[in-house]
Amino acid sequence: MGKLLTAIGVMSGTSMDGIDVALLQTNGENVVQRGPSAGYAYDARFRARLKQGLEDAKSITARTERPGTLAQLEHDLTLRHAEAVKAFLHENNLLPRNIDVIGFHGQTVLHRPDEALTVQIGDGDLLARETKIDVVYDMRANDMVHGGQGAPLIPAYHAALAHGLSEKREIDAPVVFVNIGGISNLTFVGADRRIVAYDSGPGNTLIDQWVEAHAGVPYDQGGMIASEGTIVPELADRYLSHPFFTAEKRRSLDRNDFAPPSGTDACLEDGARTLAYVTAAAILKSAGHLPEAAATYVICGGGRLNPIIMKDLTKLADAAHGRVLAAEALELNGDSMEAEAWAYLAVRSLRGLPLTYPETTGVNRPVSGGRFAAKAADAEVG
Ligand SMILES: Nc1ncnc2c1ncn2[C@@H]1O[C@H](COP(=O)(O)OP(=O)(O)OP(=O)(O)O)[C@@H](O)[C@H]1O
Ligand SMILES: CC(=O)N[C@H]1[C@@H]2OC[C@@H](O2)[C@@H](O)[C@@H]1O[C@H](C)C(=O)O
Repeated sequence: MGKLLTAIGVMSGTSMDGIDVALLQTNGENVVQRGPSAGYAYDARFRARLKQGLEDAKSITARTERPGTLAQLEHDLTLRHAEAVKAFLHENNLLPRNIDVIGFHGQTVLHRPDEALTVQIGDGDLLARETKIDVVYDMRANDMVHGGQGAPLIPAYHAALAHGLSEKREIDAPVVFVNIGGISNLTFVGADRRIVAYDSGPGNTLIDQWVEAHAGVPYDQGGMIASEGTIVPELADRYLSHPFFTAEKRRSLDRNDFAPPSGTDACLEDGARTLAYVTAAAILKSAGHLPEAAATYVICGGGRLNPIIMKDLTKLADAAHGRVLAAEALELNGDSMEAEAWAYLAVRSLRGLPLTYPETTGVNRPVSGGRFAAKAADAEVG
């Protein structure tokens, strides 16, 4: 058994709502001891800067380019991550020397798997200097070099969690972990521990964009707006008939792959209700490409906090005899799972273990990845 390391994962996802931080002790294999976690929300001004960053990134043709506001944004985003790590250490009475490594996702500003181009801004060296902790970052790039989609990367961690749950006999296999973030993705873990994973559709992004444009709020808290509306079938069909769902090959998604409805498509409430249904139906539609139907769906990510999405998911899964559980029902943490995964992947990277597999990203063989940034030599004082 590999040595247990203490790792912190930091994640800024496609919803661009803030930085999730989580602590994990792991050998990068089957031992996973979850520690504390926290979320540090971005203010509205910084979210606006991130959105501008996505616009500026559209002209990128090589992953090192930082046009427009991106160079400054990368610097400031990294400093915000450093502040989040420092606050997290302080809140949990930890010192930098207690942490072996940080797994740093950065912010995806462009993802074009068809062109083998994925860009996560985030300066690993700066984060290592600021926090006085070694950093592993840029974990998607090597997968793409070897023919993979560069996403999703969380499946290796889902598999480790599923192993822990099956040891405790807590769930019926096959289990499918579903992450409903800005985009949704799923990981199938079979009874024989086979894993198959891919992005499954738009998650919360369309809902967020819709309610922001028409109600001036960043998201539909508790599905309150959707609960006042009814599904507009033509609008739902328009999304669900997208070639993404029927394509022979599974493809990873960029935040901009699905556009929000226009103001004339529905009223505020019906739009929110329809998009919540689309989120749930997209997951089940994509799950149709899995090797077997799921016995258990474990739902993670912010979308599980929208009861309308959960109600639709439960109904659709029930029709195929699948049980839907929020991560918390299994004593997992649906908010911090991605940050935990980046901690886990950082340890795997240090140990040279694969991060991705042919059946998770389409990579041509299992590959490791990530770049290493060492803390300064004089940082041991911590
Ligand atoms: N209480 C809530 N009620 C309804 N929706 C919520 C609630 N809390 C969060 N969400 C939704 O979840 C989103 C954030 O989810 P999450 O943090 O999992 O996304 P992410 O990690 O940024 O995305 P990704 O997994 O695609 O990288 C918010 O933008 C919002 O739409
Ligand atoms: C390119 C990129 O950042 N993709 C994200 C996004 O958000 C969800 C989905 O699309 C997933 O593919 C991925 O994140 C998760 C954490 C992953 O890589 O597993």
